Amino acid sequence: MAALLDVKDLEMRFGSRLIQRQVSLTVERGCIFAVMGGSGCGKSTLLKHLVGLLPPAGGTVTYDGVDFWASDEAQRRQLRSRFGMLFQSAALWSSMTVLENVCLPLAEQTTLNAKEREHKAREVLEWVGLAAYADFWPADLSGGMKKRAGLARAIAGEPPLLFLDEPSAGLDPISSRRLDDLILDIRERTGAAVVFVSHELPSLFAIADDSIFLDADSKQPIAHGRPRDLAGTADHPTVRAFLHREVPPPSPNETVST
Ligand SMILES: Nc1ncnc2c1ncn2[C@@H]1O[C@H](COP(=O)(O)OP(=O)(O)OP(=O)(O)O)[C@@H](O)[C@H]1O
Repeated sequence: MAALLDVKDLEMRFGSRLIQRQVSLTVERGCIFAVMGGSGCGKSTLLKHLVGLLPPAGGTVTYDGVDFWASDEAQRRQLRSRFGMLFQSAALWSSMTVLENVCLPLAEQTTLNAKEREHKAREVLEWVGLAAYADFWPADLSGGMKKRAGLARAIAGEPPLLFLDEPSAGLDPISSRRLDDLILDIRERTGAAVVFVSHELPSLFAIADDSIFLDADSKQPIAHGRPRDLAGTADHPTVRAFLHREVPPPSPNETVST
């Protein structure tokens, strides 16, 4: 059976500027996959190539054997309807209540009627601990609650694949831990695979089954594997520095003063 998501030899560029090349990864059903790397190495850009927001300069992104970027617009729309997404800002509609925000993708992605949509949205808000906040406006939620509401919206249609860009950025350690537990719980309940970008070591070690590390200097991946394992086995100094929070080694382009 084809992998849920298979990325081969992706090349990422903005104009003539190379961001990453030779990016290959596979995500199987139920896998929690992390995208790691220093600031500006191309993690968010990779996510945009994967969800169909930005065409890559080369390589393939295949879902269940279907080549996304070689598909026509109708096929792409159909593939996109299987993704749940949470970008950094949570991007809730400010003029809609929390409940209305969660109902919105259900109207777009499912054939449920209005009553069924509301029932499902309330159930999902219960999962993320926001049942009592259904009628709140996004502006009246804390940062962590907004993330959880964004996650509720992303998972409401029970998509087989979730993309989360730095879901715990800006959260205190307890809220961050809660979000990790929630992601594990969602995988357990729905069987979804999760691709997430994160700098947070506790999250990476607690929930990621597999990962790729994008290097800003060589502009290519320099490690693959479970972050917890890589912390012990990676021999590239940049990966070790990231996973052990050491001062990174100077890049080849930097002059070191003595
Ligand atoms: N629309 C764009 N046009 C041109 N360059 C861009 C564009 N978006 C991002 N870049 C550049 O591409 C590189 C990768 O950006 P990206 O946001 O993917 O990095 P990142 O790894 O997610 O960074 P961070 O961890 O800081 O969020 C950066 O140098 C950025 O300046």
